[in-house]
Order: sequence, then structure tokens, then C-alpha cells
Amino acid sequence: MLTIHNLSAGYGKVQVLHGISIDVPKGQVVTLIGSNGAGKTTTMRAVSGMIAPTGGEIHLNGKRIDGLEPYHIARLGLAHSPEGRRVFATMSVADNLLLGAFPRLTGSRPKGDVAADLEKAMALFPRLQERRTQLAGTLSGGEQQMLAMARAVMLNPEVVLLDEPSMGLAPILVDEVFRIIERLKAAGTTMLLVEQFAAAALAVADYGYVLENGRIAVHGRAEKLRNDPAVKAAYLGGGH
Ligand SMILES: Nc1ncnc2c1ncn2[C@@H]1O[C@H](COP(=O)(O)OP(=O)(O)OP(=O)(O)O)[C@@H](O)[C@H]1O
Repeated sequence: MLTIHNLSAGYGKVQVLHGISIDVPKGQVVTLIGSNGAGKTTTMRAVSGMIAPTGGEIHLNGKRIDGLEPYHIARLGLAHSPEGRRVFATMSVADNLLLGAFPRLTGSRPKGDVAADLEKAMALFPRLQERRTQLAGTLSGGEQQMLAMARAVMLNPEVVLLDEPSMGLAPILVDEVFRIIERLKAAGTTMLLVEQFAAAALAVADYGYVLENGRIAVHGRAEKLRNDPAVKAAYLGGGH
């Protein structure tokens, strides 16, 4: 579904990713783990077109997407729920969600029934349903994070990139975020997940990649990585 081949990317003269390859098969959850600064967010940004890759190829559903503009990549079915809850603070919860469907309305993909999808998203995220007319800027951090995830789902995406969905959340909300990821997975959503809680990410994922200094150090079935002594020692100590 999503294949990243030999991807290099960075910021100006600073090269962050040095030829990484990742495969995200249809209907699976793949997690990318690594320490701060390893390049996880940079990978997500390169895939969704927020930064231009300097090398390699990215294919979505067989179509080459590297070098395309972000709106074009979104129209092709790739939704990015970015780090840091980028919601539209002065718009209502419902309007934020409808904006998530905007690439569908402007693109060549089938429009589908946006109103029905809005209700589906509300059912998946009951907290948002309770606050649907409230301005997004007045939501708590956890609720804003859920709004960013729900907005990504409104695209009816082929693939969702979830960047640190649990960042800064109280433990009870972290559990809720992982429950929602489980539900999305059960509904057949294909996801690439970046998470600080590597153990929880590997518990929900089918496959994992460990990124170290912009290179893939290890990859394998999630269960295998969870039992790998080196991965355990470096990434699975404590945490969620
Ligand atoms: N906008 C930017 N301009 C310049 N350098 C950047 C920018 N964003 C990130 N970097 C640098 O790129 C490197 C990789 O950052 P990235 O955010 O991809 O790491 P990460 O693995 O997601 O870590 P974290 O969990 O801390 O977000 C870091 O050295 C970081 O300082």
C-alpha cells in the first residue's frame, strides 16, 4: 500500500534520513520507533510532502508520490495526523472534521457521503461528539489530539500517518488513544505509527522498524521486536 524505498531527506544542508526503506502493507499497522531526533517525524513529513525528499522513491497504491505537493498526496488518499495537534483553533470541532474531507471534495477521488462519514467519526470519538459545536481551541490537549486523528480519518484515507498521537496526554487519555488505534485497525485502516510508548506501539502493530540516526537499524514482526534483547534494552524499558 505504502512503500518507501531508499528515502533521503533533511533540512537545508542537514541530511536527517540516509536511505531508509519501509513497507506498509494494506490493512496493517506498522510502527517506527527510535530515540528523539532519530528522524521519525522527518520521515512522516517526507511521505506526506511537507518536505521534499532528496533521494529515493515513495509509492502509494502503486503510484509514485515523492515530489508531489501535499494536497495532491492527500487527494491520492494519504492522511497525516501531525505531531503537536495542528487543529484550527477558531473553528468548531465539526468544521475541523469537515476540513479533513476537503481533499476528497476538491480531488478526483469519489466524494462519498461526507455527512455520514462525519457521524462515523463522531461515533469513533465520543468526546468529540459531546463537543461538536465547541471551538477547537477551547478543547483540552487530549481532545485536540483526538480531533487531529479524527480529521485524518475524515479523508477516508488509504493510509494514515499518526505522529505521536499520545504526546503530552494524561495516562488515561493515552489508553484511550491506543483503544482508538485498535478500533481503526479493526476497521481495516492501514497505518504508519510513530510513538514514544514503543511497547504499546509494538503491541498494536503488525511490524516495526527501529530508526537510529536516520537509518533503519532493525526491522521485523512486532512480536519479534518486542522480544529482541537489544530493542528491549534501548526502547522498551519502562514506559507505557
Ligand atoms: N524544521 C527543522 N529544521 C531543521 N532541523 C530540523 C527540523 N525539524 C527537525 N530537525 C532536525 O532533524 C533531526 C530529526 O528530527 P525528527 O523530528 O525527525 O526526529 P524524531 O525522531 O521525530 O524525534 P522527536 O521524537 O524528538 O520528534 C533532528 O536533529 C532535528 O533537530
